[in-house]
Formats: sequence, structure tokens, C-alpha cells
Amino acid sequence: MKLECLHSLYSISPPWNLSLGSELTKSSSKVLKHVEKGVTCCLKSKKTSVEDEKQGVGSTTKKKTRIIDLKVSPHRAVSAVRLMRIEYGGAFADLLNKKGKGSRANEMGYVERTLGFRTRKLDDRDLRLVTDVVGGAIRWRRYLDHLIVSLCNDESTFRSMEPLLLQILRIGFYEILKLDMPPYAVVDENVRLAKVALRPGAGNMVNGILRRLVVLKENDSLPLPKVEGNDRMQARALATLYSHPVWMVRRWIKYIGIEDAISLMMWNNSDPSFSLRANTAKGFARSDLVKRLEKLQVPHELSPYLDDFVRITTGMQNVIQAGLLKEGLCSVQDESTGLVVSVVDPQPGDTIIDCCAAPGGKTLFMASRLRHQGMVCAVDINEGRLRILEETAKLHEVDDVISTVHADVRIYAEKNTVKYDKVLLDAPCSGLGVLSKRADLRWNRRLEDMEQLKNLQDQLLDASSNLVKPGGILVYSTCSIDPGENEERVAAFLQRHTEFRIDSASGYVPSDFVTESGFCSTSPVKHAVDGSFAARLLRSL
Ligand SMILES: C[S@@+](CC[C@H](N)C(=O)[O-])C[C@H]1O[C@@H](n2cnc3c(N)ncnc32)[C@H](O)[C@@H]1O
Repeated sequence: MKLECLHSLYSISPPWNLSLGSELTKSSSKVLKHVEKGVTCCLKSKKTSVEDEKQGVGSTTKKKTRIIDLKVSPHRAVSAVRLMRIEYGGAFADLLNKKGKGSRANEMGYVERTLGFRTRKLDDRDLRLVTDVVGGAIRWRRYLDHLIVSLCNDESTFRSMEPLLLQILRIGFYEILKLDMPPYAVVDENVRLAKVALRPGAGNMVNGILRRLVVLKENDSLPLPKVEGNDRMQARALATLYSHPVWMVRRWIKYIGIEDAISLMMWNNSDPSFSLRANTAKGFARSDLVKRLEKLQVPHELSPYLDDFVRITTGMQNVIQAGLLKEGLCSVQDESTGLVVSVVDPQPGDTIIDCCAAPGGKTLFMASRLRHQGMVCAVDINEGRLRILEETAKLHEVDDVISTVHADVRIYAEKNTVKYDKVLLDAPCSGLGVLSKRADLRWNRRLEDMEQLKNLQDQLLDASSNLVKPGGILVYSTCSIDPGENEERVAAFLQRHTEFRIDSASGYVPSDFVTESGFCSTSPVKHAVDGSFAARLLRSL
């Protein structure tokens, strides 16, 4: 996905924003009450600095008062507000801070509306801290909450805790336990935030709980569960220790065994790594990208699997600021998604249909491989995401070979009579292969979702298969590592459609990724890239 689109796509106004009053849900109105209480309190409390701004509007002069607290650390105030938005606003955890137009100002606007005051402006270090703290506090939520409950006097104190107070505690716990920040500074700073944003009593509570945590950490006696007992008890303990939902842990133990399940959870909890794809369609080769990265002093490494890809671990901000993405010279794309395109194997002159195309990561890469000969028809049910695809196709100069269709592919495939050489179905899925990049996804997925997704995947497979020419190829892919969404879907499809057979991915992707059945499967544990699956299915003549 194009990086610059992430921010606007995932920025959702908080539900407790007063202007959204009529849309408030029950739980968000509860949050609103807490937040309003906090705002009223902190407006009454004494501030370090008050800035009066005069704004001239025509002949009248409006006076706007901004309360600025220079003592509260900006990264903590912003992190607390972001965590509130993510948990209660349904926004995704966009861990890539978009620098530039108004983003810092907007962030402070949210702080002011939620907490009732501004802090000093965020600098680069603050922005990095916000990214670390927000991503970490979300990933480690179950682990942190287990310890917070243990350190509260009783469970009801935890259950009835104001949402903002809980976020402040999570920030403090994460900073002490996982970022190894100087503990007493962390205590003081979070106490100050709780006092100013809520009330003095909240600060006292944060002080008591964080100080107990510091002592337990120093004595190496954190109250953590032991991995013992029956399967269910072990899964529960691991779910707390590695901070994942119990149902996911049970599923992974069943499919990949306890050791790999632990490695997978450690991968999911680590900082995500990113790859860049050089946009050769614009005449920008990987060697050009490497030169630019060297100039920007961004550490990088060539992908051993894909000719156009470069891996970076840090320095994404530099890449963004240098305008490489904005100019369409490269995109942020994981190697696992590039390998899916290798399984499709687009060749100049091919006619291809991408059945679930938006926002277009694979469409654009396939189009670049066509070298301006052939066509990719990009279908998606989501108009907004499809628009992003169209804009990026222009920017990347591959729009000459891309046409878009806004439709439900199940209906489109029934009515459409054109057949294609290659059909890609990159199906909606649980995303269990990309949990390191999507920090909050693990908490939003439920076991019940899996059944619904499997039904949808079957329907989409049936529809897409209608669009394949005799002798043509259907590629079914997901960003999941769950056999229920992958191998089992293909097996069920082949039973329903005897005109298709598996065409091995061998020869299209490095043999490391080819399973015994001939599928392409990437695994965070084995290959240190996101998890994905792709099956190449050949239609008989
Ligand atoms: C996994 S995402 C696709 C990602 C995309 N292939 C890429 O590489 O950027 C799944 C997409 O399927 C679309 N989708 C879901 N149901 C659909 C349907 N019935 N018909 C067409 N598109 C659908 C969603 O809107 C979503 O954009």
C-alpha cells in the first residue's frame, strides 16, 4: 500500500468528539463522560503557560485561548490520546507517522480536544517515541493489563478504571518493562500526566502502582503465570506472556507446535521491518533506489528473493521526507506480496484480472511487469480504496495498462463474458500473517470471524474461477498463515471444480517457499517476512 495513503485511510475522528454526538455508541458515551470529566478538571487546574491568540476575521476579532502545559511530556500526552482513539475510535494503529502537512498540528488538536490542553510541539525524537509507545502498548496489552490488574488492590479497581487512566498506566508499564527507560523518571512523568489530564487522585494512583512495579522489576519478581497444566492452561499462560488472544495461541500450537508458536508471537511483537519496491515502470531501477538510500544514509539490504526489492529496518521517515514515495519512484511493499506476484508470473501481453485489487499493491507490481503491453483489470467492492489505486497507477505511470471496475466480483463474474489469461484472487482474510505490521489486528479478530471469512473465500474462489480462460491460471492468495483459509480452501475448491488442478509454484519462486503440495507459503518464523499463501491453479483446456 502506498505509504502516504495510510494516514488518511486510517485517520478516523474519535467517537467522543462532541461534534459526533449523535453517532456515539453506548461504550463511547461512557468514555466521553470520563474524558469530559478529565477536560473539565484540567481546565480548572493551574497551567504553566497560557497563550492568547487573536484571530482577525473580517472586521470582527475572535479571541481563542490555548492552554499549553510545558511540563507534561508531549510524547506521553499524544500517545495516551492515540491509544484512546485506537481502542475506542476503531481507528487502525498507523504506526508510520506521517510527517509533513499539518500532521503534528492535527495530533496536538486531538490532544487539546481530549485532554483540554496542549503540550509543547513534538520533535523528531518525540515522534519516534510515540510510534514505539503506541505500537508497543497495543501489542503488549494483554501482558501489561495482567500486571496492572495484579498490582491494583482488587480486580474491580481495574474494571472500573477510567479509560484514560488505564492508557497512562499502560504507557508507564510499557516504558519501564519493555523500553527500559529510567524508571523513576517514567513514574514522575506519568504521574504528572494523570494529575493534569485527570485529577490529583489519579496521579496518586499512578504513583502507587508504578512504584510497586519498579520494586517488583528490580527484585525480578513480576507476578507472571507459569506455563504448566493442561493444554488450555498452557495456552492461557503463553497468551499472557506473549500478549495474544488465547484462541490464536491454541490454533498455532495445534498447527505449528509450541516452539514455533512462541517464535511467531515474538515476531509479531517485534518492530516491523519494511521493504521498498523500486518502480521500474518509471525507469527507476533497484540500483537507483540503492543510490538514493545511500545518500540518505538509510541502512538497507537487497532482497535475496526479488529483483526490484530492498529491505530497510530504520529510516522510513527519511525515505518519506525525501519524497521517494510521493514521486512514485518506489512503494512500501512486503516481499511476501511480491512473491504472490511472482506466482502469477505476469508477462508482457498478458490479460490479467485482479479480483480483490484495492488498494493496489499487487496490481501495480503486476502492471509494472507487463512493460506497457497487455492489461490488468482491477476489481474491488470498495470505491474509496479503488480510487487510491487509480491515483497511484497514474503516479507510477502504469495507468496505461490498468482499468478499474467498482463491483462485487461475485456479481461481476456472473455477468461478464470476457475471460483472462491470468486471474488473481487476493482474498479478504484474517491477516494472521501480518500481525507484526498491524499492531491492533490481533485484538480485533475473533474466532467466529474465521468461519465467515472461509465462506466468503469459497464464494470468491467460485466467482473468480469463472473468469479464467481454458488453459489459463487462477492464483488464490491470502496474507494469512492459517490452513483453514489456505490449503483447506484450495482442497475444497478443487473438489467443486474438477476442471482445475494445482500447478506447482516451483520455478516461479525460490524453492524455500514451495510446500510439498506445490503452494507458495511464506512464514515469519522460517523466512523472516510476513506470512502469506499463494496457490497456482491451472484450468484445463
Ligand atoms: C486483501 S485486500 C486486497 C489487497 C490488494 N490485493 C493489494 O495487494 O493491495 C482484499 C480486498 O478485497 C475487497 N473485497 C472484499 N469483498 C469483495 C467482493 N465481494 N468483491 C470485490 N472485492 C472485494 C476488499 O475491498 C479489499 O480491498
